[in-house]
Order: sequence, then C-alpha cells, then structure tokens
Amino acid sequence: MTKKMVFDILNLEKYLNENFKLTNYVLKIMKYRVPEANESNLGMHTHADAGVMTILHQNDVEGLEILTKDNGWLKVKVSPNLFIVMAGETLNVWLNGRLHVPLHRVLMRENKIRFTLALFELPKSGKSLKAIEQMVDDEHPLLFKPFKYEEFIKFHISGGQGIDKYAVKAYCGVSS
Ligand SMILES: O=C(O)CCC(=O)C(=O)O
Ligand SMILES: [Fe+2]
Repeated sequence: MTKKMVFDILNLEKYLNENFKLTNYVLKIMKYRVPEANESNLGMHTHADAGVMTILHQNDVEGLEILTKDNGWLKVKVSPNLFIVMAGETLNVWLNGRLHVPLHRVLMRENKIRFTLALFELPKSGKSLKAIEQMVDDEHPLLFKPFKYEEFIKFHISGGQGIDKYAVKAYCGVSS
C-alpha cells in the first residue's frame, strides 16, 4: 500500500505490477533477551534495511531508535496500534535515490525481553534490480549499478561493506 502511494506520487503507476513480481514477503518474530550486566545494551547495531520495505510492530517494550536528519536519535514509542513502515535501500535503487532511507538501531534500555514482529518485502533471487528508467535523467544521474540481491547478500555476509551503514550503497553505489 505504501509502495503504491510512493509509486503514484512519482507517476510510476505503470511500473507497479511488474515491480510486484520482483519481491517476496518474509514475516519474522524477533526476540531480544535482556543484556547481562557486563554486556552492551545494543540490541541491533545501526543499519538501513537492505530490502524494499519493512513494517515493524512491537509489544510493550521500547528500544527502536531512528536517526533523524539532524543526527539525533528518535526513540519510537510503543503502542498496540502502531505499525512503523520503513523504506529500504532496494526501493531507493529503483527510485534512484528519491527517498530518505532511515538508519535505525535497537537499544535495550528496559530490563525486559523484547519482541518485534517484522514483515520484510525482499527482492527475489535471480532478478536484476536497477533504477526505473523514468527516475534517471540529466538532473538525476544514475546512483546505483544494477545488482542481484543474492550476490549483494554474499558481499554483505563477507563484511564487504566495511563500516558503511548503507550496505547496498556500498555494494553498487556509483561513486561521484
Ligand atoms: O526490533 C526492532 O525494533 C527493529 C528490527 C530491525 O530493524 C530489523 O530487523 O531490521
Ligand atoms: Fe532494520
């Protein structure tokens, strides 16, 4: 739904049906245990989601923090009615950088086990992922080289991105 809204706003409706064939959905429940006294309270390090879109929902334990454009950490309040929708780096590859992809992390500040329900929209294997032609012009030069998600994952697992938090950008970003 959110992806449809984004495509509509950018006049990309005609690409939407084709685009849906490129992805799968994966539902995950994540459990974060309470850190031991001698452990860091970092539940998940700072990252951008590499896929297309993520929808997150939490139980009653806070912890998700989103890096704002002015470099502050926004602590997400939990609510039974709150679903967080986040753009991932692959969406921005298709849109040639038109979106802001948020960096985020999890800090375990409360002394409680934390659960997150996450629905990830992820690219299918074997498909070439590249900017939609309409998004590339003289004012918006190509920002990412075409790539395959499974090859990116190999690079990511091998630590190829180094300390770069935008892993897809580190993998196939066009250097200016
Ligand atoms: O647990 C959370 O709130 C965030 C999880 C997350 O960022 C992820 O799985 O990519
Ligand atoms: Fe994430």
